[in-house]
Amino acid sequence: MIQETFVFFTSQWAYVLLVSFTTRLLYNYFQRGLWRVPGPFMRGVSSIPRIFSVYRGKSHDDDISLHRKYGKIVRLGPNLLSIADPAEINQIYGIGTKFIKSRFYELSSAYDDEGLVPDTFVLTDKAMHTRMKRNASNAYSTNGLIQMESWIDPVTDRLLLKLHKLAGQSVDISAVLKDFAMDSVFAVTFGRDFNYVEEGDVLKMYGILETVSDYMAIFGQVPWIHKFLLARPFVAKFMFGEGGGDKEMFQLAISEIEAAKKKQSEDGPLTFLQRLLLNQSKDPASIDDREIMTHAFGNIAAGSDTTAIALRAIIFQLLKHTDVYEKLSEEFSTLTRPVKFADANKLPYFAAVIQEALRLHPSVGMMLARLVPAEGAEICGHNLPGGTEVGINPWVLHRDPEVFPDPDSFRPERWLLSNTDEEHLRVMNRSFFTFGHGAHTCSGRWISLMEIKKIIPTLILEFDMKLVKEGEYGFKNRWFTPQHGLFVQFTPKA
Ligand code: HEM
Repeated sequence: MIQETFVFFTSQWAYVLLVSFTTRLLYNYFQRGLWRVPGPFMRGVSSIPRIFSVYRGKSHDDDISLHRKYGKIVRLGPNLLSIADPAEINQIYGIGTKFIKSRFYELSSAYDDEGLVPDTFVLTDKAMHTRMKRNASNAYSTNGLIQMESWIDPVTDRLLLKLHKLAGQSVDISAVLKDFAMDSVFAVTFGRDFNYVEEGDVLKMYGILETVSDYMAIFGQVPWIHKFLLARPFVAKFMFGEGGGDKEMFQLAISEIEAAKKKQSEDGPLTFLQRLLLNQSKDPASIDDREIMTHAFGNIAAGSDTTAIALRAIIFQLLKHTDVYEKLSEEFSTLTRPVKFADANKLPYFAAVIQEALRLHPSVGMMLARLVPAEGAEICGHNLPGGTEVGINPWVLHRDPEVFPDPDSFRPERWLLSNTDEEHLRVMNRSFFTFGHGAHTCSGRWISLMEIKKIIPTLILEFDMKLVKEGEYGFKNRWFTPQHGLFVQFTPKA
């Protein structure tokens, strides 16, 4: 009997394969009742259409179109649902939520000699995440910012010098801004930078960060595959060389920690690292060197590209909308050089311009994915079982016409109380997802905003800027959304 069955299956292998394959696809589609969630049929059947959409670098456009067609909840993959409803923000991301980060984030995990490095960006252990975030919170606080501000000024001076040398030419400032953001985040974190502004990518980090971002975006759609790829040390070694990508950066952070320990003092201006070392010396059990290294490394990995994208988005919109540029220049006339964050932070129109540019072009272009807790949850009227991957993509939520009427237009005024009533402004602010939401909200948001609020007025006070070759501006979405082709002509002011 067994032999007959074996002979039958081996002689009919093509049919067996077809039946198994079809059964698997049907299982994907109908699994755990998710077939009830609206979306294109093929998205429910297989992850391939989603992978293809991400690979093309236009998944945000596809997601926006799908939401316009299917509504506030859309099935993007067999177990992947995109949500675009401000009413669901609290349930998924709010403080105290039971939703945890999905396996998508595991693909950005880093490893050192002790194994997996505990990174707040990836952690699903809520108690550990809270503890790690609390122990670094004063370094990211307003008080910490005031201490760190002066570290950015020499970087700014070098940037200005460079732009003066390029005056009159048509310059693609995409790379220049990335170098500025890299030097700035190094400077506030370690109290020294590597002169990216003049020398370029001397530490050879751009390639690694870009590969990790591509890898996370594409393979994160099928995260089980990670354990066969970069999670294997020999694959990481093959891709990034002996150190596997992370090791050089960790080594750098460790040697900076050692150096900072030797000249520890409470006198300012304190760098991010010095602040954490002070925390450690006051309460040694609260934070160890490995965690300090992780925070420092996280700043460099999470804070350079993101800030550069934000700067490009703001400059592009300003140069495209000359009326806004002029209005903002007028507001800046109260500022003096070197521009102080505290002064720039008081300007309401500037805040509105930044918010509107970052609404239209968030630095993260894919959903901030979470897992529905074991007991399940009701989202947008659907009962979803535990383990379903759900998330809100800032690009999608920011294009919701109910929250942001005429969503594709750049209208900074919409963020001002003189134009929008208080209740609606509250909904808009809650739906502003560029920096995420809840416990995992961006730790470095204010570091980034400090850089932005210092450099944009500085450039406008120093130069007349003109957008050239507008058609060259574009970007590819691979988790981050880095633009290219931002050509600007700088003319020094008399
Ligand atoms: C415009 C600039 C920036 C943008 C748009 C941005 C965006 C984000 C977003 C959306 C998240 C949340 C991810 C999620 O929930 O899945 C995040 C997390 C994070 N960001 Fe940023 N970021 C920026 C700058 C920075 C800077 C300058 C730093 C550090 C100096 C930084 C450090 C972090 C860290 C450590 C996390 C993880 C927080 C956690 O999970 O608890 N970011 N960022």
